[in-house]
Amino acid sequence: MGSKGQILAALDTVSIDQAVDWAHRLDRTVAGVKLGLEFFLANGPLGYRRIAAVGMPIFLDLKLHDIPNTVAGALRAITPLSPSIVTVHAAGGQAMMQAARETAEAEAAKRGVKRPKIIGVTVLTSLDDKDLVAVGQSGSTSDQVKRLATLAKAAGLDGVVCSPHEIEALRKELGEDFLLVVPGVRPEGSASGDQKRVRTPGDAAKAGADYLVIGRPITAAADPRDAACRIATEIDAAIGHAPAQARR
Ligand SMILES: O=C(O)c1cc(=O)[nH]c(=O)n1[C@@H]1O[C@H](COP(=O)(O)O)[C@@H](O)[C@H]1O
Repeated sequence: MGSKGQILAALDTVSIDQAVDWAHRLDRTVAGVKLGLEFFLANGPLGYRRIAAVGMPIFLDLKLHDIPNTVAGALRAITPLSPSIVTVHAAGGQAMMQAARETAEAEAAKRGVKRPKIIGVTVLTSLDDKDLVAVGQSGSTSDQVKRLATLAKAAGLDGVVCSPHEIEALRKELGEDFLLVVPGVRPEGSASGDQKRVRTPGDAAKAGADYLVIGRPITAAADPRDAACRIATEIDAAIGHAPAQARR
């Protein structure tokens, strides 16, 4: 996967047929697809392989959050699937994140597959400052995102998931090579739903996101491919790139 501001389409469904259909429609329009808890819990590695057969990079978003030994075991289980990106919760702590990174490295070498990039989920984009207070955390979402992202970098992770609101600050603080994967992206006029910290695709790309994770604005559209193309055009206009299709 490559240049900044590209789309990872979240295929949030329990249906393998639906996910395969979306993946075929979106092939060559997006940088990759994301399979998350809904799809993976329903369909497991078998379902994963059906989507992988379409040939696009896969972001396996399981948001692992457990003791280091258990997370290491989970990484041993999923690294052979060869996902491009895997998520762990940064709030699981430095030892857990280190265990994830080291296990992925060791397992990938043992299996002769490419190591997945391990990224830390900071503060979910469905949460705002008030929600953090309610779960006993003082300080703002932006402070907490910065704290967790700094910890993720110290643990050797490849990057983090953050909202579009924190991109500029994290870029400045953590550098150009630290991956910023950004959900909470809504084209002008589309419903936010449960997302609270949102910006448009153009604004998120311009701010310096590496990847934009976009689900419902694409998958709930009458024509998902057309919706993804429109978003790609908006991103390209914002960052001054050639259209995504022309880059492939
Ligand atoms: O890790 C993620 O991908 C993630 C983190 C986060 O803080 N917020 C968030 O929305 N996501 C995922 O990004 C996708 C966003 O989907 P839509 O809200 O439909 O665009 C979902 O699959 C979420 O699971």
